[in-house]
Formats: sequence, C-alpha cells, structure tokens
Amino acid sequence: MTITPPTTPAVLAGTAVGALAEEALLSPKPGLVDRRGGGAHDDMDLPLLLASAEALRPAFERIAYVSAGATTDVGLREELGRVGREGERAMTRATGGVNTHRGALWALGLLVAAVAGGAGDERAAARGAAGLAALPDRRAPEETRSHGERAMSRYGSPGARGEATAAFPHVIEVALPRLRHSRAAGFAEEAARLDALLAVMSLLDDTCVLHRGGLDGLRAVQAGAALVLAEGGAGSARGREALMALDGLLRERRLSPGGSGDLLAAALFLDMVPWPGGPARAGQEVRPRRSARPAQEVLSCRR
Ligand SMILES: CC(C)(COP(=O)(O)OP(=O)(O)OC[C@H]1O[C@@H](n2cnc3c(N)ncnc32)[C@H](O)[C@@H]1O)[C@@H](O)C(=O)NCCC(=O)NCCS
Ligand SMILES: Nc1ncnc2c1ncn2[C@@H]1O[C@H](COP(=O)(O)OP(=O)(O)OP(=O)(O)O)[C@@H](O)[C@H]1O
Repeated sequence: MTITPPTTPAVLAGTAVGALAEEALLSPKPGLVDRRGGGAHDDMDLPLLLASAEALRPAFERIAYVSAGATTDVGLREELGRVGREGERAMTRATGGVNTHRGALWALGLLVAAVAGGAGDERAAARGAAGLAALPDRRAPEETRSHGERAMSRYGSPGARGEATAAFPHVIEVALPRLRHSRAAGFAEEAARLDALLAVMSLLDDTCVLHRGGLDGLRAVQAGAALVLAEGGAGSARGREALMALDGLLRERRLSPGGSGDLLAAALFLDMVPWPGGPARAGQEVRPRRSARPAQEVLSCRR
C-alpha cells in the first residue's frame, strides 16, 4: 500500500512529534508546561515533555504504517488501540510514570491514522479520525478509573473520546480558524498560537480542569481565556496583561488545561501536514511557517 505523496510514515511521525514539541515550547501558556517551567504541574517540565514527545515517535510511525491504505474497520481500530497502549507505556517509561501526553497521543494518533489512510485535507482527517474513534475496541480495558472517566460520570463531560467522535470541532472550528485569523491580522506566530490555545480554552469542557477544579475551576479557565481574547489577544498589551493574570490564577489553583494543550497540538499537526494538493511542505515538521522544501520522494508502505 502507498501513502499519498509527499507523506510517509516517517514524515507523519516527525510532523506529530514536531507538533508536540511546538506546543510544549510555546510560551507563556496559562497553567501548562512551557519554556518557563511546569505551570500548574509539579511533576513535569519542558525537557520531560520533549523527551516524552520523542518517545512517542515509534508509535506514531507504526500508527501511520498500519493505517496506510487500510479499511476503517474494527480490525484497524483494535490494532490502533494496541499500538496506542504500547505508546502510552513508552511514554511512562520515558517519564518515570508521569502522564505527559496521554490525551495528545490519542488525538494525534487518530489524526495520523486518518491522514495515512488517505484523508486529503484537515476536515477529511478529522472525519476519518472520528470514524476510527467511534469503532469498538474489544481489547480495551473495560474501566480504567481515569480522571476523564471520573469527570465524565460526575459532570457528564464527553471528554477526549467525545471530542474525537465529534470530529474534533475544537480543532477544526475553533483552533485553526483562530490561528489563521490572528496570523492574518499580522500577529507574530507565537501570539497566533497562543490565541488559538485561548480560543479552545474558552470553550472546551476539559476533563483535566474538571478533575482538579470542578465546575468552578472550569468556569474560571473559560472566562479567563475569553477575557484575554476580548482584551485583544496574546499579541496586544492589554491581552498580554490578562494572559499573565490568568497564568497566575491557574498556577495558584493548580488548574491545568491539558485537553486544550492537546487540541492545540492537533491543530498545529494539521497545519503542518504536507497535504497532497497543497504546497510541498515535507520536512517542515518543526518550523512549518519559516521554510519550504520540495516534496519527498514517494515511499512504498507495506502492511
Ligand atoms: C481516550 C483516552 C484519551 C482516554 O480517555 P480518558 O478520558 O479515560 O483518560 P484520561 O483522563 O487519562 O486522559 C484524557 C486526556 O485527554 C485530554 N482531554 C481532556 N478533556 C478533553 C477534551 N474535552 N477534549 C479533548 N481532549 C481532552 C487531556 O489531556 C486528558 O488528560 C485514551 O488515552 C485511550 O483510550 N487510549 C487507548 C488507546 C487507544 O485506543 N488509542 C488509539 C489511538 S492512538
Ligand atoms: N504543555 C502541556 N503541559 C501539561 N499538560 C499538557 C500539555 N500539553 C498537553 N497536555 C496534556 O495534559 C495531560 C496532563 O494530564 P493531567 O494533568 O490530567 O495529568 P494526570 O497525571 O493524569 O493528572 P494529575 O496531574 O491531576 O494527577 C496530558 O495527557 C497531556 O496530553
């Protein structure tokens, strides 16, 4: 089977790891790990997040490899579940047991699978990922007692699974349009990415936040993020002031918008994918907006 050029499993894995690194490096992110430190987390920092992203590279490559030209069926879903759980183990080995990227592996893993499976643009990728997420995985543990599961039963939040089965609305309808709007308005890339993150934070029912801060915490995160945008966004002086105030609040209350971080990484991934009909951008996985290289040679990928 072949993956449509210029994409290959290695390129897709590199793009996914690059998106995770870009998300981690983006600063200042309210409550999240960034260049300044662990944010609301006392068990994480930037080097740990970058090591975790790198540890996921083989899982992303394997996900792309098994999805290339494959039919979207229960067999593929179960294989992705197996590879995803193996990826989670590689992550915890690299981090000494810290959950650095569980939600991110889920979102990016499904999107990588959809792109490798032939999705030709970002909306098709989100729909393909949704189709995979909706399929049953008979090998999945019945109950994990995860924070997300607990938040789901307590608050009725659909969480990471719901976002995926709904075809990533916060990526497609919120983060990507905001990223492009802020770029078009002339803001620097960093400010545009922060605005995209804030737009997601202002709307998402993030189970990380619900788990740590309940509904009050979620309301504080959503309202604080909306205020930064209303003040002009991360690229304006007043918006920056509001952003730093929000960061202080989230650190003080130990609230981490991890789900929004994941969805920003997913948006950056879709923004960086070398789509077959689009400009040739293979190899730009880490700094996609700054250079352009010719498309990679087509590689054959056998299941
Ligand atoms: C679906 C997952 C995320 C588990 O979800 P659950 O809510 O039970 O877990 P947990 O609380 O540990 O993690 C959820 C994470 O999702 C992110 N998140 C939280 N809220 C949201 C939201 N509303 N939208 C998107 N992401 C969110 C956060 O990072 C959070 O930490 C996933 O880890 C999983 O089931 N993996 C199994 C392996 C698999 O099937 N993989 C296939 C593709 S690789
Ligand atoms: N920059 C970031 N900093 C911190 N977390 C991030 C970042 N980007 C994405 N995340 C996501 O946030 C999640 C961290 O989850 P969470 O804070 O709920 O950790 P936990 O260990 O499960 O919970 P807790 O720390 O409350 O015990 C990860 O799954 C990861 O995908």
